Amino acid sequence: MRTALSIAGTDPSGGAGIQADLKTMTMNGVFAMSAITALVAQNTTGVREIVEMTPDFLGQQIDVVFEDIPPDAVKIGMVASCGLIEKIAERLRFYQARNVVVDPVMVATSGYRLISEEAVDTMKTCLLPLAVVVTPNIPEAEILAGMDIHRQEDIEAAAKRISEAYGCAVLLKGGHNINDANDYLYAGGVGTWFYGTHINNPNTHGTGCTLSSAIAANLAKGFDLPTSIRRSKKYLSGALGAMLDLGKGRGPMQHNFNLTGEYAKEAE
Ligand SMILES: Nc1ncnc2c1ncn2[C@@H]1O[C@H](COP(=O)(O)OP(=O)(O)OP(=O)(O)O)[C@@H](O)[C@H]1O
Ligand SMILES: Cc1ncc(COP(=O)(O)O)c(N)n1
Repeated sequence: MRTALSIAGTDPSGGAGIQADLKTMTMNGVFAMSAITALVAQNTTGVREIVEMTPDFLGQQIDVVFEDIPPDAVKIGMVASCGLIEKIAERLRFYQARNVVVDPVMVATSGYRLISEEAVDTMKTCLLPLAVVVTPNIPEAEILAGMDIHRQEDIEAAAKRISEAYGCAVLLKGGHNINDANDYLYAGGVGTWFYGTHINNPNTHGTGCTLSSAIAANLAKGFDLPTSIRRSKKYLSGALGAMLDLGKGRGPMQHNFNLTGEYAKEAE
């Protein structure tokens, strides 16, 4: 069985972070493992408090996984501070980790900041060059590219700029756009739009975590990047389209939705 590791923060209410990653990887047919960067007291209404792991203990979590069950792909989510980012980069370089997907988590949907300002620079210089693909949403891409994004041309320019600066493919997610679910991939000098149908469901807590974990799982299974993205967008539409309605805020998605057609065959 193929394997994937999520390095991210937690969500006790199960919608985002490590919890979403493990559900997504499992449902996408790989063996899911985790290394926790921070314990986050959060639910569908927002983030209450964060307790960060020490870099040394995070390094030990990564070591025990790689020494025993080397992952076929690694997804990196919330990493709040420079020391943790540097530790991840150092360990992943040491193990020559493959299929690294970086979701540059900066601010929760609720508005709570999940990364320090200094750490954004460390993320740019240490983590992005290790990624096969980085998956910013529009506000994150504005910070990584150092430009405002208003129109489709801005999305294309920002993805190209980030890709060229850090030598990784960039999937710029349009979920924050008003009425579509179109994402733009810039990889190896070529730009491609991935079109999606906007699902009218306000319960989008953890969409970014889910998409990046599904991409990592599909890369682990040997699909190429564009195929992994297409399959992951389909998975996300299924999870969002199941219309689960839990919690008092922006609720989580349903991962054990009915898998149909090609996906069901693959997930067996
Ligand atoms: N309402 C929706 N209907 C269909 N697809 C959506 C919807 N909202 C987001 N998506 C898709 O979900 C994926 C994640 O995009 P989004 O921009 O929401 O990420 P994000 O902001 O990082 O997520 P998060 O809320 O976890 O921070 C993208 O593929 C996007 O197109
Ligand atoms: C541990 C962790 N990682 C990522 C997110 C972003 O997800 P969202 O923007 O949907 O709140 C989060 N809230 N918590």
